[in-house]
Amino acid sequence: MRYEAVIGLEVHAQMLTNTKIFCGCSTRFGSEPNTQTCPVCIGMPGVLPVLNKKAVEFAIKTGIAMNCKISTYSRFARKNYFYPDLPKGYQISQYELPICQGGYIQITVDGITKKIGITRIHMEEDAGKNIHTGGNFSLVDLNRAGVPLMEIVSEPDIRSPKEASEYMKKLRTILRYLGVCDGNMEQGSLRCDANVSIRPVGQKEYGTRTEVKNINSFKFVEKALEYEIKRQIMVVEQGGKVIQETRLWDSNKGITESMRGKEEAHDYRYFPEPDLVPIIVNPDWIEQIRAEILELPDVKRQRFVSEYDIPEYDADFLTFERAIAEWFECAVKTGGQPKAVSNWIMGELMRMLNEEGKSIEECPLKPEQLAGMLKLIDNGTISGKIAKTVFEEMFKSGKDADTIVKEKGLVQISDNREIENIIDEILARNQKEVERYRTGDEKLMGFFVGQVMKATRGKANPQIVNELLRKKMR
Ligand SMILES: Nc1ncnc2c1ncn2[C@@H]1O[C@H](COP(=O)(O)OP(=O)(O)OP(=O)(O)O)[C@@H](O)[C@H]1O
Ligand SMILES: [Mg+2]
Ligand SMILES: [Mg+2]
Repeated sequence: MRYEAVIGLEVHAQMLTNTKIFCGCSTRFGSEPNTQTCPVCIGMPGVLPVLNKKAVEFAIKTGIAMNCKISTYSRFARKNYFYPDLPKGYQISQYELPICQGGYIQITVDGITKKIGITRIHMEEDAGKNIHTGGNFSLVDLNRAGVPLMEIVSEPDIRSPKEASEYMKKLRTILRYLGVCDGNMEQGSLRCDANVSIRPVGQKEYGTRTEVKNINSFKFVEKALEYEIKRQIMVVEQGGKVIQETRLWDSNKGITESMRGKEEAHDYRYFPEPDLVPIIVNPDWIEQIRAEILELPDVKRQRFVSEYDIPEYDADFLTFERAIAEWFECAVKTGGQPKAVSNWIMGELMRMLNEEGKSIEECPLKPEQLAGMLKLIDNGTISGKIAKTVFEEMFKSGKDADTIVKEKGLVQISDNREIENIIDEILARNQKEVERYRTGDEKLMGFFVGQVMKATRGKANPQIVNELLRKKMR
């Protein structure tokens, strides 16, 4: 029997507001435990929540970018459960009336583009964080309690682990373009619960789903789902039934383990939050937010292909992060040839950034500096090979290509006489190799070119070297 997987993701995204969703405490990450708390977010009795308008704006912005219908009337609900990181005993969330509904985002896998439906986007408050000491007690840090979250719930439209990770990547890219979430999965500002079931190929009805929690990287989205799909198939093939349960992904063991079954599932007893009035959104405000949204990745990608005539692959890479796309466009606007700029970004720039552990935002090299260096290649001042040295030096010193080329004497040797002299010397020293070349061992051309380059410390114009060598060894 052949099976197919059915997958739906619930993604929690921490919003990049300065303050929490229902109080004025800071949302900054990494502070001393419990220093960013107040009676509201630690759930003292009698306190009242006040909604952060910025959080609503961010949720609406996200909804628009993901093609959702924005509710002009929505409301908060209480989701009741007990856990030490939730001092109130309930989480303020949205339930039957979320702020956004019915959207989609596009993903491309193996050249095929498809839409993944977004069921809903709702706002809620984050819980605190339990820190397990390994001893016989645990600690609770409530700095995170009350940080605004969006929960973005997808339709069960995803059909493979690869599609799931592409969906996550696209979602993160959009959130980062909008500036509503930093998308840092390691620090937990973007988290994913993966729901998955299997069914025989051709069957319409969905199978029973399990929900896998504790997934904190794109790689683990794929790994956890691959494991879980295999496990479910095995259960069914052995005559068993998949049971609805929550499972935990253990990245060390590479497996999922049962956390709680349906019987232990929470009954949240949702009811409308009595301490907050319904959220009534003025349609003018929605339009104002829509107008503020800058070009989104899909549109940018298409424009890069048509406007700059670069391959889809390049456009994909360049638009994955808005800051990279902007860096690219700036280098092109200051004179760089688009495909050349793209090659240098995807190659040397990424290599240097990785090496120094820097993000594009921290890149010491300015786009116009790359454009300046490309001019020197185009007008023959430096060779493409020397350019790599110049690039590295620009990156490290912050100096312009012109200056580096002058200071280090890296100007390309394009003078025929000078190169000829060097070639003559090399040919005289390697008589045997010259003979072998003349009797048909053409591979030796590379050896001679290498010798000339070595003698000129890479500065000889490779085209002229090739021409002259061929002429002299005929
Ligand atoms: N049979 C199925 N197989 C795979 N995924 C499914 C199936 N049925 C539903 N899903 C997906 O499961 C997810 C359900 O998320 P939702 O937030 O609606 O409910 P929940 O998990 O019950 O609630 P909670 O937010 O408390 O975890 C959705 O992404 C949906 O697409
Ligand atoms: Mg959910
Ligand atoms: Mg769930």
